[in-house]
Amino acid sequence: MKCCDNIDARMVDETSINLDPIQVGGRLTPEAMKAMIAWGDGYSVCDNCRKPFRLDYIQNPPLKDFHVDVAEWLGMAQARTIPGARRGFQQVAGTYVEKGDPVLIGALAHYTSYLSVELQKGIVREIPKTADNHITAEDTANRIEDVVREFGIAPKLLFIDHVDYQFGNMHDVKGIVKVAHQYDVPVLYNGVYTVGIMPVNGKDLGVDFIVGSGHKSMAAPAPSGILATTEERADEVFRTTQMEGDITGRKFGIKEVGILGCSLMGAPIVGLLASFPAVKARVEHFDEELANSKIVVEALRSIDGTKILSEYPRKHTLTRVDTTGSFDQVAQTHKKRGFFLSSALSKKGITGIIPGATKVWKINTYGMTRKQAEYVADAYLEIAETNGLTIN
Ligand SMILES: Cc1ncc(COP(=O)(O)O)c(C=O)c1O
Repeated sequence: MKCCDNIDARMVDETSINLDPIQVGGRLTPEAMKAMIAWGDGYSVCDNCRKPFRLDYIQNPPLKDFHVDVAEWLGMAQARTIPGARRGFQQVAGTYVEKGDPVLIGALAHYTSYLSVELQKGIVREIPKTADNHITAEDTANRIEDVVREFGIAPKLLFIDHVDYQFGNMHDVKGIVKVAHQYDVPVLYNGVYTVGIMPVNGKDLGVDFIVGSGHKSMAAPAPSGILATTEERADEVFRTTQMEGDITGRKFGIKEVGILGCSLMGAPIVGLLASFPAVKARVEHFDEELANSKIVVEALRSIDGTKILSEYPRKHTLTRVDTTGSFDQVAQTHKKRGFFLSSALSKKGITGIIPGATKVWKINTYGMTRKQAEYVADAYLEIAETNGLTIN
C-alpha cells in the first residue's frame, strides 16, 4: 500500500459499537462533520479576524461568544481553546513552574501531566493512591507537608484528575482543593474524562484551572480542548506579550504568550463549536449513560472469575475489568489464544478492545443506546457460555 491509498476507509465505522475508552466521547456530531467540511481549509476561521487580532475575538464563526459560553458553562471566568489537554497542562505549568520547583501530581495521572512539568525542569512529587485506587485529601495534605519539608516551599501547582484514566474512579476534588488552598497551591483540574461527559462546575469545585479535551470528550476532532480559569488567575495564565524587536521595535498586540498567540484555527475549532450545543445537552443525561454502563458491567460481573477493578458501584462509564480468572482461562487452550475474545466481539460488530487482551482491560460504554448496551452485555455472556465459562 502506498502512503495515501485508502485514506478514506477506516477500520472503526459508524455501524460498529466502539468500546475504546479514549474514543467514545470524541465521536463527532453530524453538525461537527458538516462544519468541518465547510471550514476545513487551513486557517479558515481567520477569514474574519479583525482588530483585536486574536482567535477569541472572531465573530464569524462565533468564536467570541463560544469562549464566553464555555467559561460560563464550566463555572469559570475565562476560557481559551487549546490543541489538546496536554497543551493546557503545558500552558499552566509554563506559567507557574520554574527549574527545581516542586509540583504535586495524583499518582493515577496521565503521563502528559508529568511531561508538562519536565518541560519546565520542575520536580514531580506524587500523591499516592490508596489501596482502593483513590487520591484523597488526607494524602494530599501529607504530601504537601512532605514537599514543604523537602523543598522549603509549598508545591507550585497541583494536578488532580476528577476521573482517572486507569480505573475511571472519581476523586475528591473538592476536598483536595480545600487542602491545597490552605497552602496557596493552585489546582489544575484534569477534566479530560468529565468535561463534555458530565456536568462540571469549577466554581463549586473551587479549582483554579479546568482542562478538557475536545477529541476525548467533547465530540470534536483532534487536536482540540479547553483551558478555563478564574478571574484571579486569568491575567497570569493568559498573559499577553511584552516582547518587542530590538531593531525593528515590532510589537505583537494582544497575543497571548502561553499559547503562542492563537491556538485552533480551522477544522478543530469549528468542530468543537458545532458540537457544543449537543455536548451541553448530553452532560445533563449522564445518569442514563451510567445506567447503560451498569447493564454491561453487571453482565461482566456475572461471568464466573471476572472482577471489576474500578470502584463499585460505578460512577463513570470507563471501567477496568480483570478477566484473568475467566476469558484468560479460555485463552490458555483456545486455538486463537488471547485473540479469541476480540475476534468474537469483532464478529458481532463490537470494536475498540485491544486485540489479544484477556487479562486486564478497559471499556467505555459512553454514548451507547440502551439497546446497544444490552447487545454488548449479551455478546459477552454468549462468548463466555460458548467457551464453557459459568454465568452466575
Ligand atoms: C487523563 C488524561 N489526561 C490527559 C490526556 C491527554 O489528552 P489530550 O490528548 O487531549 O492532550 C489523556 C489522554 O489520553 C488522558 O487520558
